[in-house]
Amino acid sequence: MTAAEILAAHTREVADFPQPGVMFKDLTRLFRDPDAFALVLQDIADRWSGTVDVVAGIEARGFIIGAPLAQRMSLGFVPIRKAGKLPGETHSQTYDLEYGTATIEVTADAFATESGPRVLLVDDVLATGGTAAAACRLVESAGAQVVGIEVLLELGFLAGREQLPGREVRAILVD
Ligand SMILES: O=P(O)(O)OC[C@H]1O[C@H](OP(=O)(O)OP(=O)(O)O)[C@H](O)[C@@H]1O
Ligand SMILES: Nc1ncnc2[nH]cnc12
Repeated sequence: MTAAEILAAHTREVADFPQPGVMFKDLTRLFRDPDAFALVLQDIADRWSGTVDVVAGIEARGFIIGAPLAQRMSLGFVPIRKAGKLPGETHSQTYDLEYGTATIEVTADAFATESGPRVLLVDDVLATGGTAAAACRLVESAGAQVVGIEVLLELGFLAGREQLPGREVRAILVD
């Protein structure tokens, strides 16, 4: 089975969650299947290997994918957190997503160990693209360079890619 087939087989759709009108894509069945999850992580690692210096994941579901991916690629992991969770000096960005508004932050010196490191941004779902676009602005405000955005699932009908012009966006599965 391909990574896309595995992902499709492990996706559960939940209507009207977290609010009426949203068809929520629940990927927890993938995370609880170790062989399926490992195959998907390896697919991502193979795609970006040698082209990035660090993996950044967006709270919360981007952490589930980003941290084990970074380990698999022998790279460091930087958490992009929801507002108020990181101590010390931070950069922040506020944005709209499919079902609300949020602010994300990153530690000001998160990318300070190298000059302009190449960052792979990781999340589970690309919906309207608000989250990913804000994360790109955030990482670049902290002095790093976003070379790619990897998501497991892209909701094509929400046209999130249009918020990411010129960006290398890869989705394992487009719905
Ligand atoms: O493309 P967008 O419309 O911006 O939506 C995508 C974002 O929405 C979800 O996160 P959510 O904010 O629900 O947080 P969670 O990971 O903490 O559940 C998902 O994990 C993405 O980060
Ligand atoms: N429909 C959806 N399913 C899962 N995560 C999402 N994040 C934003 N929209 C989503």
